[in-house]
Amino acid sequence: MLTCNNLAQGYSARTAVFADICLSCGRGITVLLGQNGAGKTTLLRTIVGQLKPRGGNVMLGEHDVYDRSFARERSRRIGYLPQRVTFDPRMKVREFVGYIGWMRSLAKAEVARDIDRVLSELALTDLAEKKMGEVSGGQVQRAGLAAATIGSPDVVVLDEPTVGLDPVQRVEVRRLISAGLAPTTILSTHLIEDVVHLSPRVIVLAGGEIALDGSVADLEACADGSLDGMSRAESGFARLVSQSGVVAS
Ligand SMILES: Nc1ncnc2c1ncn2[C@@H]1O[C@H](COP(=O)(O)OP(=O)(O)OP(=O)(O)O)[C@@H](O)[C@H]1O
Repeated sequence: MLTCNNLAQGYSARTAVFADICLSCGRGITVLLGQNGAGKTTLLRTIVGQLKPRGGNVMLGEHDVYDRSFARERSRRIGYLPQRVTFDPRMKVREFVGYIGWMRSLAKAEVARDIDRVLSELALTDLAEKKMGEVSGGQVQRAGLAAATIGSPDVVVLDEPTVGLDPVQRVEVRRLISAGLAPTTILSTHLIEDVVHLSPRVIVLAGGEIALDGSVADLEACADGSLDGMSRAESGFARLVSQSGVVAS
């Protein structure tokens, strides 16, 4: 179980991105929605241990994610796909996945044991010897997912994993996420398709607060009609849906 307790975060002393987020994520897929600038990336980076919270804490089970003595275990147990995967284009796909695994504190022997499994699960076996600079955007994204899941972490955190992909690649990445990359998956998106097809728990971040924590049906109930129709009446609930920042893709 990953839990955020009274989490506060901001980039400058005067402004807060959020001030009191309480959230628990257990097994399954949680999708984080919110307009541009709502704080999704900030929250995800705080969860994975990249941005020390200004207040409150993030717990993975019994452990504070920012406890220095937990740092190694944290990076093994939480996999992260950032919004933009950065890589050395000369690196081969297999080297990239192994390198990130090593960065995530996996021993070389563990990387060696698990790398063929993740490459196969992410349909990268045939591309393993290709250079990162020579594969498509969707394949880079799959390599990023492989790097986030090598070593079988308890939690994977994916920042807009379907962005920039063509429709076929989006379906494929969604299929991989649905199949269960890790016991707990937390991801952000702007795409209705992702929300509808992954059928996750939905959290809407707006105004620095959790404006909705519920199911896709709850989100739909906030709209005047179905999400596919995207009809939005001028009601408080409809405003909530617009705050979610979801768009048809
Ligand atoms: N490195 C940074 N330094 C200063 N301010 C930042 C930084 N990163 C984000 N912000 C600000 O924090 C707020 C939240 O940004 P964040 O990127 O978390 O939002 P988001 O919901 O992920 O947006 P998007 O949907 O566009 O990716 C925004 O006002 C943004 O300008």
